[in-house]
Amino acid sequence: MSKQIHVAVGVIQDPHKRILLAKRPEHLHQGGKWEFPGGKVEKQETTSQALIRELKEEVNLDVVSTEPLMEIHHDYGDKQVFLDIHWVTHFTGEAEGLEGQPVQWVEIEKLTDFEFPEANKAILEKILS
Ligand SMILES: Nc1nc2c([nH]c(=O)n2[C@H]2C[C@H](O)[C@@H](COP(=O)(O)OP(=O)(O)OP(=O)(O)O)O2)c(=O)[nH]1
Ligand SMILES: [Mg+2]
Repeated sequence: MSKQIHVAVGVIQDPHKRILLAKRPEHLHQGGKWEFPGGKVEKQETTSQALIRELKEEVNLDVVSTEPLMEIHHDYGDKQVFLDIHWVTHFTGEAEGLEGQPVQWVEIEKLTDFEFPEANKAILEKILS
């Protein structure tokens, strides 16, 4: 039995209420789909530390404050993930895809135009509700 991957995920909202999406590189698990930036929580790290580190590494944003949004357990068959999802309500900096990935600020009503990993359905429902 393989163990769950603990992932810190940020739903980052700008002052215009738009949400930041990043495109996962094709060669990765769930590649080519759009995601909320984030990544694996490393040993000895809290979720909040991981979120701060990942958002700096991936999209060059400095997190100022966050609020818990939801937790999702999902089994992709090849991988089991535990998504620990937080609203990022305050941040500084300009978003850029530091790993060469496309990033886009998207209005909430337009989120349904994007293809997300299966586990994200529940996140979308929550944001749209
Ligand atoms: N960041 C993020 N990951 C998601 C989302 N939805 C979803 O199913 N995942 C899954 C895909 C991956 O299996 C896992 C994230 O792992 P990852 O490979 O991106 O982790 P990472 O950024 O730390 O990258 P690395 O260690 O491989 O360099 O979570 C989402 O909205 N955002
Ligand atoms: Mg990542």
